[in-house]
Amino acid sequence: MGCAASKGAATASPAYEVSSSSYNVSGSPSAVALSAELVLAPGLASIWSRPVRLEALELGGDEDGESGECAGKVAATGPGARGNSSSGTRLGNLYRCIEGEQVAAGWPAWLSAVAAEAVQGWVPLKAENFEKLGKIGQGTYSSVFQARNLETGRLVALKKVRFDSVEPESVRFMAREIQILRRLQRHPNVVGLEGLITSRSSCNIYLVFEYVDHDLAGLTSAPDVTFSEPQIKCYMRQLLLGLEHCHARGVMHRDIKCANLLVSNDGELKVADFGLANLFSPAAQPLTSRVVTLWYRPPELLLGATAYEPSVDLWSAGCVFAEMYARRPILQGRTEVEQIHKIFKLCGSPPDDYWRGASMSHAAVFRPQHPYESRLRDTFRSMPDTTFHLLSTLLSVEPAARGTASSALVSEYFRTQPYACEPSSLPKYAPNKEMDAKFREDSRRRNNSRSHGGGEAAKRLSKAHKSLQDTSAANQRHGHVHAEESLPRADGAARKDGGEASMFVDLQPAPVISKRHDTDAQPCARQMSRSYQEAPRFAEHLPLSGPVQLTASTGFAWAKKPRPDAAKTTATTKRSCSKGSRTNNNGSDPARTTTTATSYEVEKQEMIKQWAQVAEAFSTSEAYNNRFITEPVDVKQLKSGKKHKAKGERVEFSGPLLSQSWHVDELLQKHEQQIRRAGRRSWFHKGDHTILPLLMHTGGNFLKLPWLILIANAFFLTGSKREQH
Ligand SMILES: Nc1ncnc2c1ncn2[C@@H]1O[C@H](COP(=O)(O)OP(=O)(O)OP(=O)(O)O)[C@@H](O)[C@H]1O
Repeated sequence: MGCAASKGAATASPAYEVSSSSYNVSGSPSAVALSAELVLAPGLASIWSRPVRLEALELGGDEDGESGECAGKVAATGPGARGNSSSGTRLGNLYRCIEGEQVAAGWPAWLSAVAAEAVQGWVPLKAENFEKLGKIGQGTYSSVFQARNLETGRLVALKKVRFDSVEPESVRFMAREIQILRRLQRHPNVVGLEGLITSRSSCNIYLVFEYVDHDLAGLTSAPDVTFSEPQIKCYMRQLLLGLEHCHARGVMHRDIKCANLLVSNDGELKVADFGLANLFSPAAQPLTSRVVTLWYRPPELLLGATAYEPSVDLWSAGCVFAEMYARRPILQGRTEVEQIHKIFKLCGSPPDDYWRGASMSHAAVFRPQHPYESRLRDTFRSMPDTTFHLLSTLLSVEPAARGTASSALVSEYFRTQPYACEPSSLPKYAPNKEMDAKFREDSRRRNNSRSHGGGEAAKRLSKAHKSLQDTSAANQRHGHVHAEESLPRADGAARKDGGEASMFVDLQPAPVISKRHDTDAQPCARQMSRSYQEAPRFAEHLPLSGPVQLTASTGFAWAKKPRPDAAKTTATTKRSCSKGSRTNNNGSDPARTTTTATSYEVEKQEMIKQWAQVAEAFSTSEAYNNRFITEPVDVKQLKSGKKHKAKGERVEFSGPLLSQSWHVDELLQKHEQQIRRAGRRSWFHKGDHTILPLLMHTGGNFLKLPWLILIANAFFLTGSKREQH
C-alpha cells in the first residue's frame, strides 16, 4: 500500500468510455457494476494528479503510509477480533475507520458520517484558493457563483447547495448529486465537477464546476440571439449525446430544462444540475413522481407514476426542442392540473388502453371526460416533416413511444439537410444565463406595471433589479458583461428572432415590450458585444485543475502525520484511531500490522463495493425528495431573501385538489375559481395596507369617511380590472 499521492499521479487516461450501446428501454446496465466502477475507477485519479500531490503534501501523507494509525485500529478491532465479533460490529468499525480517515483528510464529520461514499478517494479543496467574483445563478436548492481558481487562474462555478448538515437525510440528498456527477465524469456533454470545497469545521459545501458562459434559457430568451436550423440540430444532438451517456450509466436526470443546459463559448452543450437525478433499474424501489420542473414534467409523472424510466428525460428534451423554435417554454401550466390539461390539449390525450393499464395514482382523477386530439402539427405547422417527426416522438404522451436518446440520435432529423453545424462554428455570445432571462422578464413586468401605474409591484421589482445589477457590476469588474445590461429589444419588428426557426410555431404571440426600450437597447447591445470580445477568456490555454482524486486504496497516509490543525480532529477520528495509534507507538509487530492492514484493505474494498449499491442508498433520498414539488422558481420570493421554500410551495391548490375524485374539467374550473378568489383576497389585503392607515389617519373625523370609501372603491375596481387583464 503506497501513499495516496503517489498513486494519484498515475498515467493519464480517460476516466470513462462513452458507451451508447449499453442502454435500452427495457434494460439498464447493472447499477452495482457501474457504481463499483465509479468508486474504484483508477483513471479518475490521473486526471487530477497535480492537486493530489499538493494536497497530500499539505496533509502530511508519506510515501509509505502503510502503518497509519487507523491500520492499527483495524488490527485491534477488525480482523484480530474477527472470531468474537459479529460481522455487523466489524462493518461498523470499518465504517468508522473510513470515516475517521476522511475526517483526517479534511472532510467534515457530518458528511463522512452519512455519505462517506460520495467523497471517497477525494480531498476537499480549500476556500482560500478561490476568489468569488459574483453571483451567476439562483436555483431553488442552491446559489451559483463565478469564481477564479487562484492557483490556475481558471474560472469556475461554485454551487453552494442548501441543506441541513444536522439532518442526515438532507446531507444524503445533497451527496447524491455529488455521487451521480462523479459517476458521469468526464463527458463533453456533461458539466465537469472539479472538486468540492469544504472543511472539517464547516457546515457548508461548494461544488466546484468548470465555468460555462451560457445556459440555454438565457440564450433562447435573449432578444438578440437567433437560432438557425443547423444550430438547433447541433444543440439537440449534444443534448441527446449527454442524455445517452447518463442513461448508459444508469442515471435519469429528472430535471432537464433549458436552464440546466449550459452552453460554452466553444458551442459545447453540457447537461448540468443533477440535484434531482437518480439511478434507474428494473427492480428499483418506487420512485417519487414529484420531480422535473413543472413545465418540463412528463404526463406520467403528473399522473403520479412511481415506476418510470429515462423516457421522462426524453419528454423534457422534447419540451426543450420545441422551446428552441418557440423561443419560450411551450407548456406553461401554473399547477399540475393545468399542466396536464395543457399537455392533453397540445399533444392529445392518451388512448383508452393507456388508462386501463395505468398504475398511476392520479390517473382516475385526471382522465379527461372527452378525448383530446393532438394539435401539435397545427402548432408547429411549417416545421419540416423530419423535424416534426422527432418532436412528436419525444412529446409522446405514452413513455414507450418516445424511444431512447440513442434512437433519436439516428433519426431522420439528423440525417437530412441542413445538417447539424459543428459546435465550434456556433456564434460566440455575450454571457447569457437564466438569471439574465429572469432579469429581462422582471424589467418587462416592471415596465408593464409602470404603464399600468402599479406603484408597489414596481418598487418590489426594482429592488430585485438592484440586487441583480450589483451582481452584474461585480461581473463587469472582472471583464464579464452581463447580457442583462442589454435592455430588451423587443417590439414585434425588432424581435425577428428565431428567424427561420420561429416561423414554425403558432403559439401565443410573445409579450410586447415598450418601444422606448428598443431605442435604448441598441447602443447598449453593441457596446456589450464589443466589450465582450475584448474581455479575456480565461477558460482557454490554462491547465486543467481538478479535485484531489485518490485511489480507493488510500491507506492511512493522512492519519500518520496529521497537519498541525489535524490535532483538533473530531471525536469520530479520535474514537477510530486512538487505539491504533497506541498499538503502533508501543512498537507492535510490524509483520502483524502489515497483515492486519492488508485485511483492512480487503474489508475496505468490500465496504466500498457495498457503497456501490447506491440505488439502495438513494431510495431513502427519494423519500426525502418527496417533500418537494418541483415548480418553476419564484424568483421574486428568492430575491426577497426569505428562507427558501421547497419547490412548489407556490402551488397552493394542487394538493387539496388531488385528493378529491373530480374529473379534470371540474378540477380546472374549481382551480380557476380558487386562483381568482386568491387574487381578490390579495387585493383586499393590499387595500388593507393602503386604506386602513388612511382611515386611522382621519383620527375619527367621520366627515372624511365617505371620501375615503369612494377612494377605496376606486382602488379595488382598478385592482379587479388589472386582475382580469
Ligand atoms: N458550471 C456552471 N457554469 C456557469 N453557470 C452555471 C454552472 N452551473 C450552474 N450555473 C448557473 O446557475 C444556475 C442554477 O444552477 P443549478 O441549476 O445547478 O442550480 P439549482 O439550484 O439546482 O437550480 P434549479 O432549482 O433551477 O434546478 C443555472 O441555470 C446556470 O445558469
